[in-house]
Amino acid sequence: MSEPAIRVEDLSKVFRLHTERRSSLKEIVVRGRSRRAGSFQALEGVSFEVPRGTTVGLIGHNGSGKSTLLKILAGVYRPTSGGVVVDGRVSALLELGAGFHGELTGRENIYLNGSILGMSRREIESSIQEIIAFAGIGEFIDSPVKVYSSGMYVRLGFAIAVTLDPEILIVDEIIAVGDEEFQRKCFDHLFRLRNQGTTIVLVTHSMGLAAELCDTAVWLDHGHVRAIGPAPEVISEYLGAVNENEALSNDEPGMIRAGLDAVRSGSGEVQVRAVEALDQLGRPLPVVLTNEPLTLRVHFDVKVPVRDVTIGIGFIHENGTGIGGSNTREHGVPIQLEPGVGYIDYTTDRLDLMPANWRMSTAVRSHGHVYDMLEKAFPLPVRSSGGSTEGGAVRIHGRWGAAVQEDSPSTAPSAATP
Ligand SMILES: Nc1ncnc2c1ncn2[C@@H]1O[C@H](COP(=O)(O)OP(=O)(O)OP(=O)(O)O)[C@@H](O)[C@H]1O
Repeated sequence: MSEPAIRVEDLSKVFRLHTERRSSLKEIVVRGRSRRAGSFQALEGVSFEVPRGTTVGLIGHNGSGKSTLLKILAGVYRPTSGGVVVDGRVSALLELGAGFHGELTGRENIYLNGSILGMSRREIESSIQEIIAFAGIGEFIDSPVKVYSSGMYVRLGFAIAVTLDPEILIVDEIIAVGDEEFQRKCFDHLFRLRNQGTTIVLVTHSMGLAAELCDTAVWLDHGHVRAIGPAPEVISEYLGAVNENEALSNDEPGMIRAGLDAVRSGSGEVQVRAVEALDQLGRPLPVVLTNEPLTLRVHFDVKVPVRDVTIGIGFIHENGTGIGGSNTREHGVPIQLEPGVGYIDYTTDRLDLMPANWRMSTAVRSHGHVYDMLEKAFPLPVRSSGGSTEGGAVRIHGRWGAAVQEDSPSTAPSAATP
């Protein structure tokens, strides 16, 4: 078996936090006389290997040490203790603008980066048109990079990092800054490099991307490796812990109240008080999971008797698009209400909303008259228990048949697995 491309052994990183003197009275009042000097352990006892030609995803909560680890792999930071062996030509795309010289033009920065990677001028010249085309920033390529927008920085940085033929590519979440089309181009390129045998280490908060792209995942938790292994398994373990934490931080599990910014309209004889999320046994659901059974219990107050009432719920995706909804009239459920409090359940055996921070609207009406309307008022975070590779806002129902190969010549080489 070949030597691993990267070996990390018992790695630790401690940052020194320096005392900052406050000079103005305002600063002293706001922040205190000085910040205490101290240290912060960003990584502790981290060990793992990256076999050559594999793709590894670093996942974990904000501040868990992912970027610090990447910077150590890229040689930007030195470890406090432990060791890192990176065997191969490394190209890294770290934080915005890292590795660029602000006064130099994009074109000059390509030469600078190439020479840092140990390439000859001729080698760089043979790639430069490809880099410029990939970056797609037009005439800005001859402007100093200090005038670039963040998207332009990322475009040029990614183009340089992937085109200069790295053996090991290190990429921080940063490509998320680019626009949708550029992101797709980046991901396509990452796939191509992966299939060509480039070793890739990437940090991502997108579990879908990690599941799709990575062979293995390393889950960092407060600077320690919490789990390491095949990406789908580590991702679902990580998501399980994230969901559990979210559940624990909810002091009224399952109960969804209208946000403080909610705008209520209607004549008010009936008003929705809250929506409760329940599982199939009627127990409060602290975390709503896609693809799982869900009952939404709409609690309401009734002030006077009302007849022929229609109650409805609408679902709005976090991008603002109203995706769909349901109401009692369409389902032929007659509702007559007397003064007091009550509830009505809306149940689905399998929630088809994909993971996102959804919002719900509720409406209570009768023959066009609005008693109560709360638009986009109720937050409904939908989470996943695994990194799904299916995108979009809702699940589309359908079945796939088995793959059928027609006219396959017997002499054809067998298909390579990606
Ligand atoms: N130069 C530095 N000096 C002091 N502390 C630092 C420095 N760089 C990072 N840290 C701290 O180390 C911890 C890990 O940071 P790091 O950026 O590696 O986390 P991360 O997992 O990449 O987070 P995110 O997902 O938010 O990008 C954080 O608490 C951060 O504040």
